[in-house]
Amino acid sequence: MILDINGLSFGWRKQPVFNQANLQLKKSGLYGLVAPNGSGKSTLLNLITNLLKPQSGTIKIMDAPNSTRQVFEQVAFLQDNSVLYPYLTGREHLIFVAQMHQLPIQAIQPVADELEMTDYLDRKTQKYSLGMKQRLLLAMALLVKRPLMLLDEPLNGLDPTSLQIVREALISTKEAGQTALISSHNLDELMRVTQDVFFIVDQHIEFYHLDAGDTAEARYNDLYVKKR
Ligand SMILES: Nc1ncnc2c1ncn2[C@@H]1O[C@H](COP(=O)(O)OP(=O)(O)OP(=O)(O)O)[C@@H](O)[C@H]1O
Repeated sequence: MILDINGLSFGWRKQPVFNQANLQLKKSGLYGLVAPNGSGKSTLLNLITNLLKPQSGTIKIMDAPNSTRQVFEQVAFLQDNSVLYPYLTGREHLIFVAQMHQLPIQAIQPVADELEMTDYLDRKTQKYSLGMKQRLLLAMALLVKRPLMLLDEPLNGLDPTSLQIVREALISTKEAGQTALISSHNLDELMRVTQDVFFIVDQHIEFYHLDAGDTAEARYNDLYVKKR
């Protein structure tokens, strides 16, 4: 099993976020993670990566508890752009990641080319637009070629051209046998890369395989909008 979450409960001091939630990811590929603002998408990714500890329940990555350090050799995590250093260039970020993971420096250029970042790779990230930062973050996650990628809103702030570039990059990770859990509010775009979507509903996680005629938007309206 790639990812196995069982009986997960977690809450902040005054606010429950998950109550006995389960998520099973058996087959490699691309999966969406969808829920309204504040429902727990980022919290879930932080729980999976052991940055937050559950109040109860277990989380296993590749059949090992996520408290074992070695499991993170299997995982790449794209967090929000607050993790970028404003005074370093994109290339310096990628060199830093490559060195940390003992990858050859030559591994950087193909990823930069794939995400069409070459024009701005040598500029400091403080000069980057949101879309440029998003592409750099994705490049940092793709560079390490981990079997499991946890991507927190990688589609946020992308123009149509960048969306297409990112879409193609995500699809090629799937073809390479990698797995990505992709949180997003961009339901149309998400549906272009996957029909398999986890929704956070009432502190639980529900899985839907969206067949023809069942769009993420229709499912979203069903799950959240009608209830308001
Ligand atoms: N550090 C924190 N302390 C207290 N409560 C928090 C903290 N971080 C998040 N929360 C609360 O936990 C809930 C889930 O937040 P989370 O950021 O996981 O949601 P999200 O689904 O990622 O939201 P968004 O779509 O807006 O990014 C929210 O109600 C939020 O207020």
